Amino acid sequence: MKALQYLNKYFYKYKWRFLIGILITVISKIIALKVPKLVGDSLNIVEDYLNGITTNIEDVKHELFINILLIMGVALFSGFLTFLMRQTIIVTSRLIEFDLKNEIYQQYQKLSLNFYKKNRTGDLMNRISEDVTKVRMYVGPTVMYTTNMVVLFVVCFAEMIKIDLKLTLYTLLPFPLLSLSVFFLSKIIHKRSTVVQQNLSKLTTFTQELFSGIDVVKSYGIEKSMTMDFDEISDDNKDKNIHLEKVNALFYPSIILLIGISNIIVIYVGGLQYINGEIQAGTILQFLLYVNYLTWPVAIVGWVTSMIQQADASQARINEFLNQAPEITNENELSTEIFGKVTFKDVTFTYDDTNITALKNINFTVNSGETIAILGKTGSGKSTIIELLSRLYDTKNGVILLDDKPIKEANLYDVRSQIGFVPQDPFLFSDTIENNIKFGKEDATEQEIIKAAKNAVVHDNIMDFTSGYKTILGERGVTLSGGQKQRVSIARAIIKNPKILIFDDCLSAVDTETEEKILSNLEKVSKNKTTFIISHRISSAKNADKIIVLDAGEIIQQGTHNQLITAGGYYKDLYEQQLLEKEN
Ligand SMILES: Nc1ncnc2c1ncn2[C@@H]1O[C@H](COP(=O)(O)OP(=O)(O)OP(=O)(O)O)[C@@H](O)[C@H]1O
Repeated sequence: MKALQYLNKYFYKYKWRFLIGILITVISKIIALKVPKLVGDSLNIVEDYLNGITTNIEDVKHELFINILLIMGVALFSGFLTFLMRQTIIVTSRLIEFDLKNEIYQQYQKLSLNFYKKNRTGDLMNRISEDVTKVRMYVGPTVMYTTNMVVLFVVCFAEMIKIDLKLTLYTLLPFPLLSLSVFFLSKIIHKRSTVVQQNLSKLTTFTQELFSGIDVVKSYGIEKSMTMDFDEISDDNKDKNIHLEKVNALFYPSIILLIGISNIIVIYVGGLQYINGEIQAGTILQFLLYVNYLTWPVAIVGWVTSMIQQADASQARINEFLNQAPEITNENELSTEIFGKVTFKDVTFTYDDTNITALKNINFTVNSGETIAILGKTGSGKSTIIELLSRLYDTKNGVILLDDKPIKEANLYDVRSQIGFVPQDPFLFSDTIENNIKFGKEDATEQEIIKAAKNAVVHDNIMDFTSGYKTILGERGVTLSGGQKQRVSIARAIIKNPKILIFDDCLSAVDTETEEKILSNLEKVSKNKTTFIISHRISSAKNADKIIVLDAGEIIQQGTHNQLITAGGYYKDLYEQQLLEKEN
């Protein structure tokens, strides 16, 4: 139950709605519980007539008629109140569900890239959907049914005690047994429902990854083995659910049995009292009705307990993420003007999940408006430099200066807003091409979009599509080629007009002719912008103001194209090799 305490702030936020809902529930149950009394009274009226205590049949008929009208009125009115009760409590639970989903979503946004690397998408999705649904069942139906149950118990027992204390005590005999079984079974339910939720996450993650990588699955023809893996997880999931249901199923028969025993006690003990002339037949009927009124709330004890246990398990899973402090935080609320000078000073960086030291003692400076090219073999640490500059990770060793001040002291959002990043493997949303480009600048005009696309040399390709810029991409639409994707992504970065442009090996999927065109356009676009070009190709790097060559996380060469050619070494070898490839 500890985890659910997190929701107290929401109960407090919506306290008035809850209080009104609970008040309506109380009134509706108090009114509904007038029915047994009216039924009992009606039987007593008939009994009194049969025993000759009352003689006027017209009076008896009149009283019975009034009682019938009252029973109908009470039923209708309490029905209306039940409707109002659902309108308040269930609607409030939907509001809390909305708030909680937003809170989780915002937390997801704040958490760093490392968090996403450590957690699987399916699991993240499950916590924001399945787990929140379980929690909603707690704040809505569970609150409603618990109030119902408590009111029914209090009112029924108060009425029963008022009628006959001895009979009430006899009726209560099976209840301690009932409480004990609820206590033990609910403990088991809690354990088993936690396992069920974890298993469901596994299943969602597997399915989500399978759908994302469906092209690989199909091209390798491994549908069968994937289906077998799915069956295995799904089977396990089914077994865990059956395991849980077995305990859930034990609740109802035991409750019905205990209530049945109460009924027998009422008939037996009440019958003896009737024979002794202590009570009337109508009173026994009234008592029986109360006991049966209690069947439903007692039966729901199981459901409520299981719901609370499941919600607690789900909220604990949600809290695990909500309580995680983001690794990357903004330490400066004031806005920072960014000019674009970047300095890496003795930067060493180790990824904590793999313990790989991707960068070792890196030192370089790029002045505002300059272009720097970073070359190196795969895995040499090129992308890591960019990730540190975008503050997707923070360094512990060495310092990165932005405009001569530690980058951590600058406003994080200003830094990111002034970086136009084209990643190695660009991601485009399932939206129109236009919106994918506008992602870099929401209020961009049509002219700006076209200009950016022309600079990225993708305009002609876009115009070849029947719907042009309105072409939908992704799952339901057109699939772009790798090179087209890279160029749409370049247009997205250009349109942002940031102070720092980063191209992370983003020309790898275009031919050298298009690469030439893009580079010459970029030269115009990136005037006055600090530009990082990461590449395996000399053709992309040669015009940069500065070139650094990385090997196994270390800078092995640094200088301009001409300086590096004169110096010889890795850069010159690569240049000659690529020149040869071009000639052939
Ligand atoms: N998120 C990460 N977590 C752990 N290790 C990582 C992560 N990203 C990269 N690495 C490791 O850090 C090293 C440097 O990787 P990086 O991506 O910076 O190289 P790169 O030069 O950009 O390579 P490529 O040219 O293939 O893109 C590699 O050994 C890689 O396995």
